[in-house]
Amino acid sequence: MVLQAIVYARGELRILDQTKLPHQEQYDSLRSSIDGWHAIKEMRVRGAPAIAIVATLALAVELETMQTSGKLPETAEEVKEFVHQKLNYLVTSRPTAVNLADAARKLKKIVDAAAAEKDSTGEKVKNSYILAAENMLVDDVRDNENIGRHGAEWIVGNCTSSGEKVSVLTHCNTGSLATAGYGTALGVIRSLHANGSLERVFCTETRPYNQGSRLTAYELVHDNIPATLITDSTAAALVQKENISAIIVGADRVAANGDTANKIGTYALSILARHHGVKFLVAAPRTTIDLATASGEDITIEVRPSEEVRQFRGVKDRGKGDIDSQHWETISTAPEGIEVWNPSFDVTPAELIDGIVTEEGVVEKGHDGVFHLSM
Ligand SMILES: CSC[C@@H](O)[C@@H](O)C(=O)COP(=O)(O)O
Repeated sequence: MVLQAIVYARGELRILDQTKLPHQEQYDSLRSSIDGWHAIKEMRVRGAPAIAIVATLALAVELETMQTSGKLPETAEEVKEFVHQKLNYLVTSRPTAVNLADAARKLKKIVDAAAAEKDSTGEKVKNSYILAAENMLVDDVRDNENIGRHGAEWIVGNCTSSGEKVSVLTHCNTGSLATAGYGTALGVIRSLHANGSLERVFCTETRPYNQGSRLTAYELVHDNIPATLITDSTAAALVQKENISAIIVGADRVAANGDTANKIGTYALSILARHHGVKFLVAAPRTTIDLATASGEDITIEVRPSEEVRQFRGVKDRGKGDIDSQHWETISTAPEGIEVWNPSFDVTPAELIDGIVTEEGVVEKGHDGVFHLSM
């Protein structure tokens, strides 16, 4: 069965609550942009593409509900203003990933055009928004499948000799849970596995939020992909001892020069890859490339609460029965008085990246040693 983290039908949106994985598979209904904002802020949904899709679809559900309950304004101008205001609000949920800001910009243009049409009405503007948001959901899965194909071909062509199977290392969660489906870096790994080219994937635990141990490991077990979980601090020893062909990660924002913001720990992995002559790939849809941001220095890095580092959350008495809220426990692992610095992302300089995999292919640096990214 395909893992579906976002379940959408016109007027209805449900998300798999990722804070409860891998122990509980609980879907939450999102009925409004406020619900969407909270789901993102609380990390019930996370991952750059999934954040954009859930936020924009939550607003689509709100608009549809307004229509059915007779609360949708009649004039095109009022609905346009409402959509702008809600999109501006949704974009404040998390600052680093660019996909939501990019989607909001595109959707504003669409509702502006719909509102400017002769005979436009509030309902027509609403419909233009909903259709465009629904298309983004469909496009993301298709783009991820293409990212997977291009990335897998590049790895087989550039990191192996005589068709041997590859082992790769990945970080954080970039799979079906982080996107509309299939995944970016994890999409490449899915594609390697589907082609019979994957020996094994190693995934990092990804402290402090454990996207690797809780979410990536869950997806890999779900799909029966040969996989081994390691702690973050095991990565260097792994690359030193095992035959790792490539390290492949996702991205929250790729600046115009190729500098890439991604989950904290990505930069360390890129240095590790360079030291050992292992290829380092970033996989992301073109919506993650932000040409308006010149370099990594201009990317805002989200700093998350200190509790995520001082505490650990899990279930006790896993047993065989169903897990409910009573099984969850938060354990303190550090003294109360300690100060914490918990940046959620870091920036990998373009210099350390060998290729950026998008739905259109793999971009490598030119002869001048720099990435030439365009839209
Ligand atoms: C396809 S997801 C790409 C990135 O968003 C992913 O690598 C990542 O860093 C996610 O961070 P998160 O804090 O879990 O939202």
